[in-house]
Amino acid sequence: MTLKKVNPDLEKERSTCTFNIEELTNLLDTGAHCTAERRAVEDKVFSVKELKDEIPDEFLSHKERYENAIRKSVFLHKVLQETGVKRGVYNRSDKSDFRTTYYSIFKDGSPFMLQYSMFVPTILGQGDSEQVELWYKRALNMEIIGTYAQTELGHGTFIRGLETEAVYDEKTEEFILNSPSLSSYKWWPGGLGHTTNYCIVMAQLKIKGKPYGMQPFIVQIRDEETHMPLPGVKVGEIGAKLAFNTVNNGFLGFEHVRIPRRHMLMRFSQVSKDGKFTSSANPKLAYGTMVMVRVTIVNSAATYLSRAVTIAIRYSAVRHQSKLKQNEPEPQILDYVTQQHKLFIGIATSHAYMFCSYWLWDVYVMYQKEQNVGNFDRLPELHALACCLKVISSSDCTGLVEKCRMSCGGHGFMMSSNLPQLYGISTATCTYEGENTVMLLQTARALVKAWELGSRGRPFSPTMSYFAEKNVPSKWDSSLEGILNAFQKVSIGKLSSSVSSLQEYTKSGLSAEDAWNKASVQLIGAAEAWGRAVVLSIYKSEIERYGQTVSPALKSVLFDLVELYYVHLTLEKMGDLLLYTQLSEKDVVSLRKKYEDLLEKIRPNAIGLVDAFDYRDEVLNSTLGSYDGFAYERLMTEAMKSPLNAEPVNQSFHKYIKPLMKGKL
Ligand SMILES: CCCCCCCCCCCCCCCCCCCCC/C=C/C(=O)SCCNC(=O)CCNC(=O)[C@H](O)C(C)(C)COP(=O)(O)OP(=O)(O)OC[C@H]1O[C@@H](n2cnc3c(N)ncnc32)[C@H](O)[C@@H]1OP(=O)(O)O
Ligand SMILES: Cc1cc2nc3c(=O)[nH]c(=O)nc-3n(C[C@H](O)[C@H](O)[C@H](O)COP(=O)(O)OP(=O)(O)OC[C@H]3O[C@@H](n4cnc5c(N)ncnc54)[C@H](O)[C@@H]3O)c2cc1C
Repeated sequence: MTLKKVNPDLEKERSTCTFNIEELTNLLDTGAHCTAERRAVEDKVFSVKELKDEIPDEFLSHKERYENAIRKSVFLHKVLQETGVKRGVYNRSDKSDFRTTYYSIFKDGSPFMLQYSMFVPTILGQGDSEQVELWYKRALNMEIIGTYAQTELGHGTFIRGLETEAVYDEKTEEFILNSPSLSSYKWWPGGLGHTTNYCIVMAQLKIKGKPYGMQPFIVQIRDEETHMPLPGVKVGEIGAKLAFNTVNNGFLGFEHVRIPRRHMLMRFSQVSKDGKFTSSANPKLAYGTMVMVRVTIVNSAATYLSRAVTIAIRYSAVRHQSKLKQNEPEPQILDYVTQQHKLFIGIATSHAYMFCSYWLWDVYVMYQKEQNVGNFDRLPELHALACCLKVISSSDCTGLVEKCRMSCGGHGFMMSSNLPQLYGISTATCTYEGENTVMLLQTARALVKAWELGSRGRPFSPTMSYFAEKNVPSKWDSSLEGILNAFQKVSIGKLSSSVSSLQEYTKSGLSAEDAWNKASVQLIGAAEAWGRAVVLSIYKSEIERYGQTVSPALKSVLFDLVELYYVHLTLEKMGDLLLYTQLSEKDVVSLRKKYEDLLEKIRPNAIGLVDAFDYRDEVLNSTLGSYDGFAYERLMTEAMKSPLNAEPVNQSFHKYIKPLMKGKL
């Protein structure tokens, strides 16, 4: 069978695009030079034959998958080192990075992930200059491979409840690490099982019997030559999971393991030789790596979604099913408006969180600069933003990734579509780095505090400044500005009513803690509403800013998506808006019409918009989403890779089925 170069359906779709795809790619990459650099890295990475899988991962055993992931991680590290890639995690001079390229080599994650994403960043963020000099170089050269070991069997969320101890022994100038119970065993760290030989251990510091809270320690757990666990170290893998099965998440226990005093990372808090503890300027600085990772999750969530929506929209353009009009051929499923409703919001949401992630990264960098000169004023706002945006980006994007999978019907259920794996790694972001409900409650804590201080005349931080506005009813306004104001009213309304409930509960005799718990469903609603107002505001202002520099054709499409995002959210959150604003049934009717018009307007650009994400086939790793659109041919080719198809009759027929058929079992 000779194939055309591109499925005619996709050819037709590409001919209707109204904007310059390359221009949008450059914008999403944060600059043409970033696109060029990313493509150069991809050219190099995807030309390495050792990084290709001969047998799909799904057909390997757990052990083989791990060994394959290690083999590829090593080759990939070498290639990235040769191409000079250090950014992405350590030296981000701009916002684009190579995570997506990196991830695409592993459908289910790399056992080195935590080395790059948390081990090295913790050394850089929590070590003093001498410690950074020593450990960073060793880690960069992969002389040591590490992870971030914080969560324990008994506690993940409640860090103050962690049990692993680091007791200072002044005589030997060492810390003694100990796991006093089963529940104190570290549980979850990526790569910990059989990959890493060092790790950052978050442990309760004790000096002369007195506790000094959680501190980070760098601990060797395996011999650098033999890789055998060191004496007193109990380490292994935690087993199969919903996703990340090649990440080698592990458990770890200590039986009185001694480490030198200087293995406590001492940028913020110090322990002197004679056991004197010097506290950091702010005890929450020890949680700094988590803040950084939460900030980066917003971008990860957006990229998981952009990959899923690229697959689903390309497939929807080549898939024909049912009839729209009886006398016409079966239409592309993308012509069904319900399909557009499922998918176009995925493009807009991905843009919204991508542009927000760039903005949030700038806020984070600015805060780091202030922190370096001892100014911690913005820490509560940064903490609230990192928590809340991590939550809504991860939950929205995961929900939409799953929607993409379902929108592909049965074929979306195939592992070879890569949609199930994308769902798996995406849904993990709702749990790791702070479980989402808990993170919303942290956000609410900051909001309630700001609200109470504000009512006593203290100024609000920039993302809360609208709290100061009087909540006077005004006529509904369906412009972008009007919708943004409406969502800010929802945010104010939910927060003020949560605060009133807290006050009523305490007045009725409940303790502050019980009142908080009783009102917590309202509180997470208020936190989410604030996050929504932030995202709406930042997405719009960033597109207004970029709109000044891009071509009119691109500007118009970018605003179609912003409008779609705004109107979609308005219709989704209609209940809240009816409660807190002047939205009427008539407004809803006209918004529905506007939404339907926007779907129609975006339709000719759907393929152009997903092409602009610029995911090579190797990155998408999907039978359904390839650039050429030959989904059925790829599904069949991949099916033929199943080991069961290597022989016409499986031996189990002779062993079991035939005896059953013959009544001889
Ligand atoms: C050379 C070649 C190089 C090659 C390079 C290759 C490049 C490319 C490769 C890249 C590939 C990598 C891909 C990476 C992808 C990313 C994958 C990431 C993987 C991550 C895996 C997951 C890891 C983890 O999950 S680690 C564990 C995370 N754990 C948590 O998040 C725990 C959650 N719990 C908490 O955070 C806390 O306990 C909390 C906040 C719930 C409560 O804490 P508390 O101590 O009890 O505090 P509380 O009393 O409630 O509040 C006190 C006070 O403090 C404030 N607070 C709390 N936290 C913070 C904070 N972090 N910062 C600031 N302030 C904080 C809180 O608000 C209170 O304030 P007040 O109200 O004022 O008192
Ligand atoms: C794929 C993956 C990778 C991970 N990698 C790492 C790693 O590399 N290093 C590491 O240290 N950890 C890692 N973790 C652990 C992760 O950080 C924790 O699982 C996460 O922080 C949630 O904590 P938990 O498991 O204790 O959940 P729990 O806190 O037990 O949550 C269970 C339920 O209790 C609720 N709950 C808990 N506390 C409260 C509260 N105060 N108020 C209201 N509800 C509450 C939660 O909302 C949730 O519904 C990883 C986890 C996953 C899934």
